[in-house]
Amino acid sequence: MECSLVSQYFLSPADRWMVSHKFLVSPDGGSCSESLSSVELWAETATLSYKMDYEPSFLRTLFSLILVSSLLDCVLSEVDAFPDTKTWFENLLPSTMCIQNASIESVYGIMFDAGSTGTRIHIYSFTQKYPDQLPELRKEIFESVKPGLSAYADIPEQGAETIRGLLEVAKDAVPSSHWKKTPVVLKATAGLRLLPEKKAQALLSEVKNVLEESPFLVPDNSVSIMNGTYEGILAWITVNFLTGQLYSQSKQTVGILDLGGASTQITFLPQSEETLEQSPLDFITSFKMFHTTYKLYTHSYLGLGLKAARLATLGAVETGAVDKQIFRSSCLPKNLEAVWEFGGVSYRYGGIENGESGFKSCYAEVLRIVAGKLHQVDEIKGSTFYAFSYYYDRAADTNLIDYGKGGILEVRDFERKAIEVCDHMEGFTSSSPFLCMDLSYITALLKEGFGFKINTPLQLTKKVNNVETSWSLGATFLMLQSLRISN
Ligand SMILES: O=c1[nH]cnc2c1ncn2[C@@H]1O[C@H](COP(=O)(O)OP(=O)(O)O)[C@@H](O)[C@H]1O
Ligand SMILES: [Ca+2]
Repeated sequence: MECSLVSQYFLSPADRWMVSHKFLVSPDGGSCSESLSSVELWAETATLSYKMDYEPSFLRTLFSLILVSSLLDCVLSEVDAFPDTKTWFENLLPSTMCIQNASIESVYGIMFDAGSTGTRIHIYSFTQKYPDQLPELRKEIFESVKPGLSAYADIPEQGAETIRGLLEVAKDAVPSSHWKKTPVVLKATAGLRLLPEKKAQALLSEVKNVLEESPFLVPDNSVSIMNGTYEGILAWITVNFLTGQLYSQSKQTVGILDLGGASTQITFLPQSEETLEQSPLDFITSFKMFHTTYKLYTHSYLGLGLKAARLATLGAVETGAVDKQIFRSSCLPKNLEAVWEFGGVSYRYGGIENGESGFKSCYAEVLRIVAGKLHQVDEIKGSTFYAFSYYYDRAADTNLIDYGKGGILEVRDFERKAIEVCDHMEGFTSSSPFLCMDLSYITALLKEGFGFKINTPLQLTKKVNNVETSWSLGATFLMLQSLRISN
């Protein structure tokens, strides 16, 4: 009776390993007297290779092969020691053999934040132990480009090219074996909200084409302009997830303040019945996430972002950019004349030569932008808010906080710094000429707009555990939940 040599190959779950299994079989099912049998395990990077002899019992061997390759995969996916590589045997065997597959395989999500001042890509990787629970975030890869999509209003194809460039980052970050099941979504905020409908739609349609050419999963409605209410809620989810509040039952959540280029958001979980009763209906939103219902106070004020506020202060919102016109403000250095670009439009602007300048007159100018425009809530006066985006950037620019670490400030710290900068404007010429206007606007927005007290603490935060505090993480959670993407 002749025994013949049989080789079998197994691909490990994340395609990092190939296991070759060689054994002898007899045609009548009897046992072979010779003992030719071996198991080889290869890391795709060929850094590891070994053989072991075993009793030629097919089932036992198969089981141990799967177990070993699964464990190695899972261990290596934790340390990320091996880059993704493609092999000739890819897809030869199903990649679901890992017995640990149900518990710790990675899930990826790609979210584009098309903001008014720039476009950012966030690539998140998660592990999710049980389908209906919060996934565990492993890491984020972040990249951004400037200007934002709205600057390409008249050349949408070029705008979409910026997305193509950022998608290359995603291709490097997500293993190719996961491309087809990794969703990619783009949400635009206030920059596109402010564009004429036709121009915004042309941009979105070009972007959609680019996403569809990518190897990633493109869900329905993958490219859209996000409603301002969502922007606040999703940023609130991000911050409370990153600070651990969503895991705890205590409902000790934190409120958030986001100051973008074109719009600004405030979001918090009301503790008082009065807030729920006295707020306009569209300021209160209920939503359910991972078995808990939250009733949040949130509102996005379009046109009250930092850069939109500059335009309003300069009086350039209605007029638009008129070629020869110079927009002037007492918030700018007296002798300044320069050009500023926002949303693809160039504005000439400058100080008031031989006229007023300094904090007092500047504050009066910016106050007009917020006066009577915002809903105020008593409850927020005594609570701490997380503040990011331009609150953070301007605080860091003026050394109120450390750029890397952030810190806690009070509302009056912004006011003090505004006075210091505005009353010595000539001394600050090297940094942004808008520094006095921006700090004065932030002070007016917090004090007179939202109605915070001067000693209300603000936690200035850019990253928590190395993850950006932005709405995009919250949006990715909901995307994965709605697509039911888990392993
Ligand atoms: O992911 C992020 N991490 C940190 N800061 C961000 C991120 N995304 C946006 N920002 C900040 O948001 C501000 C710009 O606002 P944006 O361009 O998003 O305008 P918009 O929200 O009005 O559309 C800047 O201060 C920028 O640093
Ligand atoms: Ca934003």
